[in-house]
Amino acid sequence: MPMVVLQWLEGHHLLTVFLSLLCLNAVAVMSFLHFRGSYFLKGRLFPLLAIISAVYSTSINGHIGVYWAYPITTVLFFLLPMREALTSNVIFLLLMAGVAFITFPEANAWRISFSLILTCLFAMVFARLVGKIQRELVRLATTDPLTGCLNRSQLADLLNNQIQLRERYERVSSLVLIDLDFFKAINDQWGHLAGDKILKEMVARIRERLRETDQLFRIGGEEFMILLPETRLKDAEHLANQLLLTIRSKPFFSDILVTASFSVAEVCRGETWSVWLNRADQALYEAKTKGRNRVEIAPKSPSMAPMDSGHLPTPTTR
Ligand SMILES: Nc1nc2c(ncn2[C@@H]2O[C@H](COP(=O)(O)OP(=O)(O)OP(=O)(O)O)[C@@H](O)[C@H]2O)c(=O)[nH]1
Repeated sequence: MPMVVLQWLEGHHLLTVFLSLLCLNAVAVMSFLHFRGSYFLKGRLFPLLAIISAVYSTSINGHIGVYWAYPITTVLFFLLPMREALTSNVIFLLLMAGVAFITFPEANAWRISFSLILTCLFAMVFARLVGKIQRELVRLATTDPLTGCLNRSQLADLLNNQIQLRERYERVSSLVLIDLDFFKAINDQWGHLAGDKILKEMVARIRERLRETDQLFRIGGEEFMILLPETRLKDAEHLANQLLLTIRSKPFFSDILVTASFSVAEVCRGETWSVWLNRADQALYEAKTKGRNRVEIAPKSPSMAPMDSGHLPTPTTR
């Protein structure tokens, strides 16, 4: 904003307009982010105005305009997707080089162009590194390091998504809980490392049977959950029975026979994710108490309307 006043006082009215638009855009971005949580131009107006202002300022103010080119070339990589940032930077650097050769002695124009290219390259490498580290952090925070399954961090959100689909569009999904039987005894007999290997191999066997859209979570030491979107109870039960066979039919390395208990629960209208998961948990407990190595179906809670009851859904406002 001080620049707006300064340029106005110096009689650079067109530049004053560009800088004023930059300020207004900043206010719009902050307001949208504060009140709506997103900005419809997704950071695109700022680079455009900044590029125009810096190029025009260089052409009328000389080296004073050049000073702004360095932060702009850097910030483009943090505001725009990589391809757009690169394209905008190429256009920006070409414009700046053109203006520099018209405005400054040739030696200085070369210096400005090369230093801008170097700044752009460093900013690109830095932005890529930051992006890579960010992706890795997200991966570490959301997956289990031993098995590569999702951990509990996103469990509530992903179950809630399925509940929303159930409530709004009558889309039905199911979940399967899996708990290895007598895993403590396996650890005691064969050692913890063998236990770890069994967990990994079991996950590999489960994954072979899953669809791309299914999500496998490790929700406890030897307890896993599979979220099956668009899957009815009957189909989820069929899958659970197949997984039961997959685990128990072939011994794990060194001839270790392992069995697992399963429970299956289809989401009911009106229930929360924790009630849904709790029903599955109760059924898993049943499977354990009835002798393990079996699949137990979670009964629909009496207050919840089942999907196949023939009733029309009541629209909800959630
Ligand atoms: N190797 C290994 N063992 C684990 C891991 N996480 C938990 N465990 C073990 O899993 C065992 C679970 O024991 P329990 O909860 O008694 O269950 P269980 O022996 O399978 O008995 P049931 O579930 O009743 O059939 C414990 O011994 C834990 O130490 C892990 O990451 N690796």
